[in-house]
Amino acid sequence: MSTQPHTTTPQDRSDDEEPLLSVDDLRTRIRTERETIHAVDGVSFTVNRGETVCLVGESGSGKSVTCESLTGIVPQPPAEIIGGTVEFKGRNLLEASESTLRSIRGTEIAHVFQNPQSALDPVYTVGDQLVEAITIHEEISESDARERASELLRQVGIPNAPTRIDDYPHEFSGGMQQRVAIAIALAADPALLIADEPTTAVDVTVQARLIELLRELTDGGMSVLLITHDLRVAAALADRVLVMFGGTIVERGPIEALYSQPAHPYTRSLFDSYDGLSRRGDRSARGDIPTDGCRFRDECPHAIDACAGGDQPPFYTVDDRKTHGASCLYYGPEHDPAPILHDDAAVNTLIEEPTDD
Ligand SMILES: Nc1ncnc2c1ncn2[C@@H]1O[C@H](COP(=O)(O)OP(=O)(O)OP(=O)(O)O)[C@@H](O)[C@H]1O
Ligand code: NI
Repeated sequence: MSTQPHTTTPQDRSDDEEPLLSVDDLRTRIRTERETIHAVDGVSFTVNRGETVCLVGESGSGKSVTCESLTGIVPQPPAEIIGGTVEFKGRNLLEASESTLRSIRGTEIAHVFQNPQSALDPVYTVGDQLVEAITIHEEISESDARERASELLRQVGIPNAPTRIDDYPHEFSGGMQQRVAIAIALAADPALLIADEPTTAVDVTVQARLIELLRELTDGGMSVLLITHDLRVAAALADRVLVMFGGTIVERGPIEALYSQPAHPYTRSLFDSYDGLSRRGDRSARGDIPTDGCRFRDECPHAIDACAGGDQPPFYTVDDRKTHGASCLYYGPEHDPAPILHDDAAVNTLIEEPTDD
């Protein structure tokens, strides 16, 4: 591949590795009585083995619908996946049957949600639920499965795991319920964990512990696709970051590059408005987002006529770093990004000092 400046970067991965997940031009629309929402409008990205990729962006940008489209859990209707490919271990999930998808969801791709209750059945003990999740993919005796269930609970940091295994979900606190939900997700030893705001519904101390847990898990070699509002959570966990706006990815790159030099004007505004809390941007307070060209142009202080119309701008390399790309004409051959980059944004402080490792 060319490493010339100003060339597009059609693939955001190194050339020597086959990605675990490869999403190309994914499009999901949502029909409501009033309108058709272009929730995911041409999204492409990859997740490599052992890698943690974070999807960031304001509320309503399409993060959840993107992730829920991958394994078909997005409710259809009102949603409809109208195009693209989702290649996982060499097969296109968008063409897979519902029963195939169901078995992939139980074993190879696990989901964790903001609200752990959605993953827990109130009428069964957590041990029963873990044993069920374990035996889905493994021929294993009941007693061995219970042994492994207790080991999983210990692994996610539940104290007194061997006794707590017989408790019901409501006997755990919210943070502990999320740990149990993560344990269930891990039970089948999935290749990919998709976690949608897993640390949002809990208080700050619990959040820090869950981040620690997720970090341990990602260090263990599992691939993770993590949705978060919180730029600090992304900084703590991500190898690579995808920034979403208006159903499109507007910038992507390794965490260090993207955080030290956010390139797309939307990314810069996202970082500028970050207030240290995982606050939700209020999209509904603003106008409609365009559905062609650069979706951010109406709010962009640097927008030019060429930003309107057609497909979203191609990904151009930022600073000749092949893996850091911005979908913004200013990074193309005919423009100079200097005015954007000179807009000051206090962003470096978001990278956390490494604590223990
Ligand atoms: N079931 C639904 N019915 C109608 N519109 C929906 C539905 N689900 C999602 N949408 C719309 O699709 C768009 C993308 O939503 P999505 O949930 O993916 O955003 P998000 O980036 O995950 O936001 P948040 O950070 O608030 O979770 C939004 O405009 C949202 O209102
Ligand atoms: Ni969401």
